[in-house]
Amino acid sequence: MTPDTPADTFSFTLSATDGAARTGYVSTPRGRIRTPAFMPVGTVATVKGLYFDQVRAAGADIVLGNTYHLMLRPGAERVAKLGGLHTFMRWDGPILTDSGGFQVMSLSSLRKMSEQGVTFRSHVDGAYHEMSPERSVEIQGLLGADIQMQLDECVRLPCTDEEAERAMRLSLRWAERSKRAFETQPKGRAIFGIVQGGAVPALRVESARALADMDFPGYSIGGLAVGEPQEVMLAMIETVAPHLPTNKPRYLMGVGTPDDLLESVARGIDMFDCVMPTRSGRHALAFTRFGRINLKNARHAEDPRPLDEESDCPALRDYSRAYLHHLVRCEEMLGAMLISWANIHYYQQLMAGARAAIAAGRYADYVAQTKEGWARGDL
Ligand SMILES: CCNc1nc2cc3[nH]c(NC)nc3cc2c(=O)[nH]1
Repeated sequence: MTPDTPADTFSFTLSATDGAARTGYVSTPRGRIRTPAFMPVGTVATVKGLYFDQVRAAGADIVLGNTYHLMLRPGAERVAKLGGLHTFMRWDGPILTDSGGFQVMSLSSLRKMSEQGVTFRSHVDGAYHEMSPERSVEIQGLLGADIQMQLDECVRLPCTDEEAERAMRLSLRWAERSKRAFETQPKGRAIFGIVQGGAVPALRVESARALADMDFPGYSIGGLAVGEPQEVMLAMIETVAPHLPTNKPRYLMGVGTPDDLLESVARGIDMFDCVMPTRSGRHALAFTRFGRINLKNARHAEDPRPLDEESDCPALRDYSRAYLHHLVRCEEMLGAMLISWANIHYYQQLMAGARAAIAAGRYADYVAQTKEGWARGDL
């Protein structure tokens, strides 16, 4: 807890801007989140392959939990009975939970979507579940999330304009219901509205303005990183950002590669989450200052150099590429653990560098130098 944050408030402070890029911090009862921020994904109450002290040491201020997974296993009521998600997984910083809608649509079977909500069968045991805006907020409250998400409907791209409009308007009605249901929660917690509208600028603007009128404490941009080219994603951010309040955080869901992060920060995004660093770690792909390194590749078999000898992360600095290659070839757990750790650290230091560069008014140079490092390669 930082001394000057009152115990029960949620707020956002902008410290500096550089063009459309912003740096600042979100204050929560469980501490500050420095922005731009990357949130490691802790799907089923674990950032896969890492201890939470490694997550914290890497520089993460907040982690994400997935409502869909946790409601199925171990169950929201059970987590509440065990003291809530912070106690359960021993992470005392802020936690953001999603509302489950996106994963219901991508993971469960036999789904039925209606105005009321979505009914679906668990991919774990086939049991039927009902997810409404009210139930989603109730679950996130039981988990004890500091930042919660409205229930929304995310359409895959490409989709018809009619489909994008239908889902966007449903999501607006669910935004109202989610926000109303959230009012019973303890002070200091926040709920974010989610901007939808597919790749249709007019729908995106209508969604952003309608949510801004509802006065949410923060805003997510949804419906992106769902198969569209990067330029479409960036164009939608440019379309939406001017219609969101500058004094509230903006969270781009499910993004992304290091390049996606830098380009999105340049367009006014403050928060990100993505499975990329940990999922890639399990597939032997390391993100470094020199670009991507695939440690499955035999050319690393006798390379005694670490991934990055100048890093302060042991996974990047202390282990040879030859050793990492060996672990990957033998399909040893430690290979996935070390590369995931390296990637989480790399994403955090990428954001730390962005925060410093924006504060110094040299963000464009930071992006150019970072990309040169990726291109120069040391692979
Ligand atoms: C909070 C749940 N709602 C919700 N989650 C999302 C998660 C995403 N993850 C990705 N790419 C990996 N795009 C997303 C869009 C949404 C979205 O539009 N909505």
